[in-house]
Amino acid sequence: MIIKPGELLASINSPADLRKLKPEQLLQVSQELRQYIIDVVSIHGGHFGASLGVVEITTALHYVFNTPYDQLVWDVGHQAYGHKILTERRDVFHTNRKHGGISGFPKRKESEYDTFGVGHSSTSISAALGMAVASKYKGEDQRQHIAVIGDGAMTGGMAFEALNHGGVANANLLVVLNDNCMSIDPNVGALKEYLTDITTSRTYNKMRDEIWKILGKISKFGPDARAIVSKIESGVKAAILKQSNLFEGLNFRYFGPIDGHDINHLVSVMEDLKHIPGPKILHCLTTKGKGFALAEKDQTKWHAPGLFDKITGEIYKKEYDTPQPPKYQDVFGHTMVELAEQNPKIMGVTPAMPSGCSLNIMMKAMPDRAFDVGIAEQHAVTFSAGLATQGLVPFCNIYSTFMQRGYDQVVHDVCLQNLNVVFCLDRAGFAGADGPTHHGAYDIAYMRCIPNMVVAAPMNEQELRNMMYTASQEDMGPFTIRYPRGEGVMPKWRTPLELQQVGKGRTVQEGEEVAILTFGHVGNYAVDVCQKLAHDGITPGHYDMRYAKPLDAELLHHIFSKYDKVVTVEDGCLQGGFGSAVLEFMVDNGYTSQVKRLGIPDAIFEHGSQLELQHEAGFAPIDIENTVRELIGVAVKV
Ligand SMILES: Cc1ncc(C[n+]2csc(CCOP(=O)(O)OP(=O)(O)O)c2C)c(N)n1
Ligand SMILES: CC(=O)[C@@H](O)[C@H](O)COP(=O)(O)O
Ligand SMILES: [Mg+2]
Repeated sequence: MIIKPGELLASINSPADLRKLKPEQLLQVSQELRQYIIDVVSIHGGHFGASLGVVEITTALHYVFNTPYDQLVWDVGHQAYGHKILTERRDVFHTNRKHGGISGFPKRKESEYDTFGVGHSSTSISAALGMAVASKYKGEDQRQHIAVIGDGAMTGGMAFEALNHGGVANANLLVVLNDNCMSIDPNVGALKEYLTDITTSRTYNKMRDEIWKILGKISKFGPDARAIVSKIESGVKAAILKQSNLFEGLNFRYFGPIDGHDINHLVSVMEDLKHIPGPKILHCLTTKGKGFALAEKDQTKWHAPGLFDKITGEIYKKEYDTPQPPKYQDVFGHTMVELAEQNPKIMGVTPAMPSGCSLNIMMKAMPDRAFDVGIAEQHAVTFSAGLATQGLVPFCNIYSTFMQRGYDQVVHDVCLQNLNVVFCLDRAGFAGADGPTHHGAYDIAYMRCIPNMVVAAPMNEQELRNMMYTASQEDMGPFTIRYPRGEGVMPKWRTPLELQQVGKGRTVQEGEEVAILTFGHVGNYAVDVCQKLAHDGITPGHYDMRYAKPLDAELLHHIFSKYDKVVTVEDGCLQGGFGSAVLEFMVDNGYTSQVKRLGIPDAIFEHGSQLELQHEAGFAPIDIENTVRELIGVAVKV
């Protein structure tokens, strides 16, 4: 279906077109931009509330600043849909996040307006500062550099590292703080409270009122009195703010808070800011989901709602006649509560993904034992380490891709001290539509190489529960459990909790000629493949290895003694991953089987459905089947 933009929006292909309009036309542009986002996202999916919330900020920025010469950096980038539409991508916006389509995040190779590739949070100020310092070095004094960062992203440590540097770098940097009091879930922490506090700005407002009272009294001394007192006020403001405003204290000039939906005011303030050199911050108050009532009301649900009816607001859900398997994240969430009810030492930690990883179930049931610590992966890991030093057993749930942020903390704070922290890495493997910034490709490799770390992956819900139970036992040390985005395979998943032997795999079926060794959920692909191959009289063995570290040496000796053809399958990078571990075992033990490793090769995979990407990488079911056929010299299927 072709979605038509409004009349004015249809005439804007690039910001240059936008800048030809009169200021009084910008309200209409914003309205049409908002409507276009609603129209397209309702049919094609994607992030929703965040982009609606910055429609006016986006329009004003491209109107006032000379993009792409002036450099605009978005934080995370899930709110940049309006930016994409205004910057030459309106007519391909319906391909957003689809295989072969445009990316859901700003991406340098997609557009010159996308100055910096994003997806992970809290990078914008650092990147924009780097650009600003480069401009200064090159003598481009008039060039503007703008970072747009949300209040959630501002909770990330990197943002503060950048402010710390930006305050003394003497570079031309504007930070637009888009404060909607929301992360994906409600924003948390003292910074959030601080932002609310300066929004009400009691100290400054009180002082200003006092001054104007004095002004009233001394105005009889002549017409210049007002100007003089106004000057005094600026001085007092600077002094007060320096002491009471965090950003002023870091040498950023602070402006605001202003209404981030008042397009005309935004334009006039930004025009002024263009002429103020040095580091400055514009604090804008916005509403996530602005202009779509349901999204304003339930902002977490409408962060990325899936497809929906834009008139009724009904979010489409697939209907099934039979009970369906749960999402792995929900098995995690419910099992946490179950384990914590039995074991008072268990705690839950998430850096800003309570609804994404389902720790919100435990946060609701046991609020004093489960924590959302903000977008702060490094802190989440070391905070968990601290809990573990006191004999508690923290389960620190971090999406595989975001765990990359906390890697040094895993090595230095957890593994070197052999602390009992359980890392549950959700969204391991291909993330799907979010694309390369979000694929959980590297965790098997980066966790496997750290001494003391156990690396496990469940093939189904029961295994996830048992691994969590096993990992929670006394003195287990660092323990990683990785599982993918989406559903498992067991509609009846509330199985009794059983201890596993760490490092022990499971024989799914013995076979002949070829052995398929799987790690995690992709084992289910192998089950289907084996069933299909059986129709053609081909009977590979299948082993659900469960642990990439420690490996099941006994089982591997059996496999390499029996089969001279081995296929390994993992939803993770081939360099240093599970297949590499199996190869190491083979070589170290003098076996010489032919090994074919399937997984994510050494390349960047873009966005698409998980299955599309797995096929592109060569480990979808059909690829596993054909690998077995090739190995035994039987015709492959196309
Ligand atoms: C390092 C990292 N951790 C977690 C996320 C997941 N994430 C994406 S958007 C988001 C909330 C961002 O909040 P904010 O910056 O305030 O933007 P808003 O959605 O409110 O506009 C989170 C937690 C991420 N992208 N990067
Ligand atoms: C923008 C961002 O980082 C998150 O919104 C992410 O897209 C969430 O992914 P899930 O939908 O898998 O929770
Ligand atoms: Mg926010």
